[in-house]
Amino acid sequence: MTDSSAGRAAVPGPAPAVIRTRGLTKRFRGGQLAVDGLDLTVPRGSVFGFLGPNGSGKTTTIRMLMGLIAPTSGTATVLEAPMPQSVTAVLPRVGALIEGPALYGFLSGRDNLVRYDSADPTADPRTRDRRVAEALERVGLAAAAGKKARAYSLGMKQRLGLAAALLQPRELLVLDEPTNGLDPQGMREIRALVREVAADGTTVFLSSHLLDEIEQVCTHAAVMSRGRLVVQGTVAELAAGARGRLVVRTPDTGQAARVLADHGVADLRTTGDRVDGEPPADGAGDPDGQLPKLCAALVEAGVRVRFFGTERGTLEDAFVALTGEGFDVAG
Ligand SMILES: Nc1ncnc2c1ncn2[C@@H]1O[C@H](COP(=O)(O)OP(=O)(O)OP(=O)(O)O)[C@@H](O)[C@H]1O
Repeated sequence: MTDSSAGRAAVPGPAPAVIRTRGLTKRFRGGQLAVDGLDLTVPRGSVFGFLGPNGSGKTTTIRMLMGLIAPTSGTATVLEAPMPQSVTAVLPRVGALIEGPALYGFLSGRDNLVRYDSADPTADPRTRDRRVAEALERVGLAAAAGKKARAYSLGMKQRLGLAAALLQPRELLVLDEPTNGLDPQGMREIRALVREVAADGTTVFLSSHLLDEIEQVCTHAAVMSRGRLVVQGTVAELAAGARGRLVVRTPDTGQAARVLADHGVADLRTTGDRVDGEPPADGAGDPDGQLPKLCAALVEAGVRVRFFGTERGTLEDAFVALTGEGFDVAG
């Protein structure tokens, strides 16, 4: 038998980062420290959620990444080129939708895209009509292309903005709060589009203050709080970091809570026939390790156990645990 791996690199290198910042900091005149020492790494091919409450520094970071404002200190590279120094080389490779699209209400959706395309010196005018038609098709606006943009709903305007960002094939798409202000249907449409764009191989970096949005569309996320990065990683890792809670359903809630407290369960809460709390980790640090013992202790004490189990932590639990802040989940 021959070794089929002979001659190949044994260890693949890490996937190159599409966005990387080191110590990125922005202090506005007047003293406001909007972004404070940010170290962000966005892997190629990810759908990266940039999450944080209003005012946590997301837009300021995006504006620095796109070369719209200069950092006070620290560095940012986008597509492996330093920003803002490489802005003219980098921006044609990036589609961006920041703070809502700039549209002319008196022009049709199609003519708005023609204007965007004409403003791009790298776009060949001979193939313009085809590019515009394809972009309209892609965001589901082909049928409404002749309507004036002022007659568009907010969701349609946002989709037109995305069409403008996608006139050219892009390596990176940057979206600042792309579903802000949209109704649930509009939000679903934008999320579906983000998934399609990502499936085509474009890295997507999107900011949001909606946790469920991040859980639904993102592979990776970073959490910001008051200008600082709290945590970053895959969405699965972040959610796993939130410890599951032990849940017991029983008519004997008082007795159950006493037994659980005696066995080290912390933060006990009782609601109706439900008692929940944080189980103690076993000697090996496994939070599930003590569960059989706890269940046995309840039964032994005569508690009528109707349900015993743990609830998986969500990204929201992780966020609250990390920052001590609540979250505007409904938007
Ligand atoms: N041009 C500016 N001059 C002074 N302070 C600013 C400026 N722009 C933003 N800030 C402040 O910097 C902080 C971060 O704002 P930023 O807009 O980056 O947050 P955000 O997370 O994007 O929030 P939002 O979702 O509300 O846009 C806020 O306290 C804001 O008031």
